[in-house]
Amino acid sequence: IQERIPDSVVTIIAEKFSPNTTSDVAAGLIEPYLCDDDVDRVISWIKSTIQRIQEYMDEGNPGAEEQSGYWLQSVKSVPKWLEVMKNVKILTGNELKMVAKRPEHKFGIFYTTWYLEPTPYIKWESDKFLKNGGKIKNSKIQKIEDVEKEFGLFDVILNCTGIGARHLIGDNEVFPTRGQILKVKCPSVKHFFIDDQFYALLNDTTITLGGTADRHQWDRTINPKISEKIFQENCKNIPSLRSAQVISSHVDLRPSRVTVRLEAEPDSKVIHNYGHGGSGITLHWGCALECVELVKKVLAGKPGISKI
Ligand SMILES: Cc1cc2nc3c(=O)[nH]c(=O)nc-3n(C[C@H](O)[C@H](O)[C@H](O)COP(=O)(O)OP(=O)(O)OC[C@H]3O[C@@H](n4cnc5c(N)ncnc54)[C@H](O)[C@@H]3O)c2cc1C
Ligand SMILES: N[C@H](Cc1ccccc1)C(=O)O
Repeated sequence: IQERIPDSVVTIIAEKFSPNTTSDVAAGLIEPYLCDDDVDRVISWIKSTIQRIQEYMDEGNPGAEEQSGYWLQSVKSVPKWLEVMKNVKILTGNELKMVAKRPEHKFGIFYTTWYLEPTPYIKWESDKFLKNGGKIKNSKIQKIEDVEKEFGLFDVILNCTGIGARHLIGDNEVFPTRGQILKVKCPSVKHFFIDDQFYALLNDTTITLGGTADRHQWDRTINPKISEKIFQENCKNIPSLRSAQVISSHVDLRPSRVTVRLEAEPDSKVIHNYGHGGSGITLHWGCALECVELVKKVLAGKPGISKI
C-alpha cells in the first residue's frame, strides 16, 4: 500500500512481529493448500506473488529459489493451478515405479515451483517499509473499534490478523488447522517430495518436513511423538533423510476459512484480508495488490495525505 499509494502514511499495529508470527513457521512452498477459493482468483494471486519473488530473487536476497520435485497421489488430481508451475510432467508408469515408495503412490506429477522463506522475506519488506516512513506499533487489539481509540483516526483500516480475526471481529468461519513441522539439514536431498500426508520441502539450508493438518486444534505445544512420526514417514519417502540432522520443530495454526476474506466492509473504512489457510505465503502479494485497489476505492480520491 505504501509503495502503490504514495500520499499515504501507513502504520502496522500487531501483537506479534516476525519471527514470532504464523507466517514465520510456514515452509514457504509456493502452492495452494487448504484454500478452497475460486481457482482463477487463486491463480491470479499466485502469479503476482511469483513476480514479487522474482524481484526479491533478482536482488540476490536469501531464502527464495526455484524447487523441483514430485507430488505422488493415491487418487489422480491435476489441479488447474499447476498451470503457473514450470516443467509440469505427468509421470509415466516406469517413472512412477522409480520414485514411488508406498502402495498408495499410484499417480505422480513432477514440476518446478518456488520457495519463499518467510522470515528473511518479511525482513526485506519491513526494512523497505520503515525506510519509506512506515510506522510499527506493538499492541494486542481487543476489538477493531479500539484501533482509533488507541492510535487516533485513520482513513482506512486493514484487518490482516490471520487466525486472530476469529476473536478480533468474531468471525467464527475462521478456524485453526494445526500444523507441526521439522527443520532438518540433509544436503543430499535435492527435490521436494509431497504425498497425501507428508512432505519434504527445500529451503536454503534446511529441508522442512511435514506435516499435520488438525482442524479446530488450538494447541501450539510441540508434540515430540508427532515430530518422530513426521521424520520416520518422510524417511520412508526419502530414505537418504535417515542421515539428516534434526534442527528444530515448530507448530502453528493455519488460519483456515472456506474462502479467503478479502473485501471492504460496506459503508466502513475497514478492509479485511485474512483466512489464507495453508497458502498465505503463496497468495500474499496478489492479495496485497487487491487490497491496494480496495483502499483506493475507500479513499475515493481523497486529497492530501491518507492515514492507513
Ligand atoms: C506448519 C505450517 C506450514 C505452512 N506452510 C506454508 C507454505 O509452505 N506455503 C504457504 O503459502 N503457506 C503456508 N502456511 C500457511 C501460512 O503460514 C499462513 O497462511 C499465513 O502465515 C497467514 O498469514 P497472515 O499474515 O494472515 O497471519 P499471521 O502470520 O498469523 O499474521 C497475523 C498478524 O496479526 C497479528 N494479530 C492477530 N490478532 C491481533 C490482535 N487482536 N491485535 C493485534 N495484532 C493481532 C499477529 O500478531 C500477526 O502479526 C503454513 C502454515 C503452517 C502452520
Ligand atoms: N502449505 C504448506 C505445505 C504443504 C505443501 C503441500 C501439501 C500440503 C502442505 C502447509 O500448509 O503445511
